[in-house]
Amino acid sequence: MLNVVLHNPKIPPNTGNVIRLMANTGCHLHLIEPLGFDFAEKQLRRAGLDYHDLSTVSRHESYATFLASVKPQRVFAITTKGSIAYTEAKFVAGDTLLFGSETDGLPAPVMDQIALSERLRIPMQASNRSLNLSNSVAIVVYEAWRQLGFVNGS
Ligand SMILES: C[S@@+](CC[C@H](N)C(=O)[O-])C[C@H]1O[C@@H](n2cnc3c(N)ncnc32)[C@H](O)[C@@H]1O
Repeated sequence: MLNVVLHNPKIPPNTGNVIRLMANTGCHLHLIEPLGFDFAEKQLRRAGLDYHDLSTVSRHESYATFLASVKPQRVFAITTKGSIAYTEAKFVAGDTLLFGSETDGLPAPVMDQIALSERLRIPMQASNRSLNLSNSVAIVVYEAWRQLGFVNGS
């Protein structure tokens, strides 16, 4: 199984898209608070989700509490500031993919904990600043899951 972490996501439809992606790819989603929304049933319904979809979602007070409770074996930061293309990484089951917020990306104290060799970038045209968060998650999750052979329960 792959772990996906969204750090302080702010826009409900992005997180809704990612929750649906997790259900389809068998990944576990970790949301690092504060979130820019709450998990009210009405908001979930608007995003086309129901409580069943939330079986793959955990919430954590902070990145530190996520690390303490999950004890991830390896964390890749997916960041516009990475120098290595995500296609160069050799993903294994149990890897964690960490994404920043729509407005701020990943904060320096979190980035400082990730080795340069584990900061991955999705190539873009030179004049562009960033991709949409949920598109970024889909791109990297599908590459990682492809490398794992699209196994059920990866
Ligand atoms: C809208 S972007 C945030 C933009 C923010 N100003 C930054 O530069 O990080 C939201 C998240 O999507 C991911 N992302 C977007 N474009 C990316 C890219 N080209 N390479 C890697 N990650 C990307 C990152 O995790 C980023 O924190």
